[in-house]
Amino acid sequence: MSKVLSQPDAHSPAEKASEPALSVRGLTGGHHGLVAVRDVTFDVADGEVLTILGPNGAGKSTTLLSIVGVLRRMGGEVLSHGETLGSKPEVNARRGVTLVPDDRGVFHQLSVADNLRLTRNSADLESVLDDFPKLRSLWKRRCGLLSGGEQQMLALAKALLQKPKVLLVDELSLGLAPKAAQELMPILRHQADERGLAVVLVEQHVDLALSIADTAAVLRHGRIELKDDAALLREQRHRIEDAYFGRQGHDPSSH
Ligand SMILES: Nc1ncnc2c1ncn2[C@@H]1O[C@H](COP(=O)(O)OP(=O)(O)OP(=O)(O)O)[C@@H](O)[C@H]1O
Repeated sequence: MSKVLSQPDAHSPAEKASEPALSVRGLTGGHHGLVAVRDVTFDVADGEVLTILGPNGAGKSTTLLSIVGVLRRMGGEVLSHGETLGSKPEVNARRGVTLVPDDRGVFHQLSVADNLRLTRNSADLESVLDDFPKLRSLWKRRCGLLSGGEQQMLALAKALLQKPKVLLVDELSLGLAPKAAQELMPILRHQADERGLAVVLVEQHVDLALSIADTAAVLRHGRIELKDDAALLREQRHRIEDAYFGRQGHDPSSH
């Protein structure tokens, strides 16, 4: 019997690992048949933090919801490490792509402990709590009684318990005092650096987002107006403002 030589697998684990953690290609999405984001394309590598900025109504949340499948995509595709993501958020979460929505997705009637116990655990609870020591002291408190910052900690802890490879966070700083947002933001950076987590952070707080991001994109009228290195954009803040207002001078070809 002739020996069958195995062909190199185009999707071998090693090659998949070299694919972007998240690849969004030509994404078009919206609400009730109305397009809100069009032809959105970007990649996020393992360990990279991308922040998506932009004016109110630009389509930032719609982009995140379309990536995970909460909103049905109207066009384009989304891949994680080379594997196409389908339209079921719970399946995508099991495959490592998890969204922290802007309403935080926590159960207000339940205690901190029960919120965490209800989460499908694949990570060690103790190690996740090490990042949020305050949650230990709030263990039995009903979630509805927590402050905004404490709820956001709980939302992040719940998401990290699922051991995601890609974490999408919709407005971490929403409703938080600046100090609370400043305390939470570095946790995302830490997860990216230590665990190789790929992060997509939608933010209104531009300076805070740029302080932890590797890359920043500005979405305007549902399109990526600008995308560049975050450190560079920290020094060239005017380019972000130009992109917010659709003024000439930015470089949309850089994405
Ligand atoms: N449930 C919905 N039904 C209909 N239209 C919606 C719905 N949610 C959002 N939209 C519209 O889709 C567009 C994009 O909204 P989206 O919430 O994605 O923007 P955003 O950039 O996240 O805004 P913000 O910064 O204010 O949260 C807006 O024109 C908005 O009015």
